[in-house]
Amino acid sequence: MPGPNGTRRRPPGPQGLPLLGSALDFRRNPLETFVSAWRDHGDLVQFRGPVPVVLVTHPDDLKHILADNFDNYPHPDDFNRKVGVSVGQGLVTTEGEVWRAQRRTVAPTFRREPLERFAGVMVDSTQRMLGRWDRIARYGQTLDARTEMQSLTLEILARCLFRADWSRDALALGSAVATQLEHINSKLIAVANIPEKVPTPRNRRFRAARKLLDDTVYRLIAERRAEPADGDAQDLLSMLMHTPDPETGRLMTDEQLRDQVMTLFIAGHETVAATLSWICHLLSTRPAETDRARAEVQKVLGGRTPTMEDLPQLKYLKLFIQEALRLYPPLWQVARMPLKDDVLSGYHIPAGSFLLLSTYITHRNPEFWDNPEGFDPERFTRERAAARPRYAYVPYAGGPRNCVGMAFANMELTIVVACLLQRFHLDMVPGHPIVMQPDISLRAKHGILMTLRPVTDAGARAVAAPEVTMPEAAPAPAGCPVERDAPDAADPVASSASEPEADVPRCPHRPAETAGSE
Ligand code: HEM
Repeated sequence: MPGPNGTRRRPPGPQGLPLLGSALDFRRNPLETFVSAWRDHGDLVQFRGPVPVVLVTHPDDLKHILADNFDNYPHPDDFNRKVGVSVGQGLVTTEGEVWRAQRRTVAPTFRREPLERFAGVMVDSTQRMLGRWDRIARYGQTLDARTEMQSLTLEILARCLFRADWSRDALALGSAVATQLEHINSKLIAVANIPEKVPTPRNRRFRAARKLLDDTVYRLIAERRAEPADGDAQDLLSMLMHTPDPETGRLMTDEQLRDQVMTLFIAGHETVAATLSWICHLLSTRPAETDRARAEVQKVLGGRTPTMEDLPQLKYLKLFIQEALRLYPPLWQVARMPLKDDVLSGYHIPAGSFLLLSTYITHRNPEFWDNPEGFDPERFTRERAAARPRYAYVPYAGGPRNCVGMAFANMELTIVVACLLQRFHLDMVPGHPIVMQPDISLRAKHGILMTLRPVTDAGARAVAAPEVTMPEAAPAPAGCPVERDAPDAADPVASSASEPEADVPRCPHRPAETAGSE
């Protein structure tokens, strides 16, 4: 398809090395490579190399790809194949009608009402972690927020998926899930693709981990099948098992259930863990905003643990979390590949182009965000959110294929952070380097080392909690096959954070602050 006025202009981009293009830069640090190319060339950048990549960052282009022209933009086959080795044919790795049918079946389970039953599990697991933290605080020891949050989110997800049965095999399964994630990550960035059947040490570890997970998940599926469908103690697995496709009435087979469970583990564990560990970093480095969030938690909860009913009252905490997700979107890039030629930002994009949509850069575009590197939760108040285009903020992507676990994630983030604020002040270990590592998710390369101080009632009440106005709910995007999957519409924490569309001029490519590290 020609561009405007019949042109077939290709996007600008760095020349790179002969044959290799920017491949070595990508291997060194893909995030820094993106940011520097965006500063030099603008919102749409073409990288040369063995796999030519187009970087997409402008909200208009994101809206076009994720929502308006959604059917033309599946995940690249290569992505689905590499991730599918672990998770099979689940929600993340399928396309077209197969994906649509799965989404219809899985999405209802992840709406607010069915999820309410898991609030207690989230509180309970968090309190158990904080009980351990009491001892760490008492002895003045150091903890790594990244590993703590990985264990916590894995436990919460496993308990929600399988009830208490997880504890039988927790240690071995936790490490098997970590091995799967590591394998997916290394496959996605590898230059050469060594098939899993080749017995390299990494492949052997991967296959052993996959077998352990398969055996366990299939055993749990068999146990659930033997229970009555309307049992009281429903977990996500039994909910998925008994939810028919609303169009065909079909239920999932064991293999489909296994793939869905593995997909949820991979998509729903590391993302929340990474966000929580960045939030711990912010709680220790942004005292004014942290004090305000803590004061609100004290005012709303008065020392009780949070319930579902409390969450909409934690308005400032919601803004705090939204701002954390802006600065540190765990899925900092999202891959797509057009089926047909298209035009983005006036440039010709041939079918089969490998597109990477960088939420990290979109969230720092100075055209939409004042002082983009600054931490300012009040950017998400109703008035300020209304002045931005909806697709300037996409931590959960957008359109029909947005994050199906968004409501679960927001609920978990709010509960964990509220409990944490009630009990501890976090202090960064002086001199510990905080460096972003752009793997499959955006992690802290050296972890986030902190010490703890217990909160005393007097200290917590010293700061008043001012009122916050929240954004209005936005309607679901056009063409969305799922009733309530507009970004944040399924958010149990408050009405919604979706911003209405605004007519904002194109970005003049003003430079942002450094991206690769802090
Ligand atoms: C802070 C936490 C989270 C963030 C920022 C996040 C972000 C995202 C993003 C950006 C996508 C779109 C990816 C793409 O199109 O390639 C996505 C998809 C998905 N997420 Fe999340 N996610 C989070 C937590 C969760 C949780 C807790 C679950 C489940 C328990 C989950 C399950 C999924 C699934 C299954 C998909 C695929 C949806 C589809 O293709 O229809 N996510 N997520």
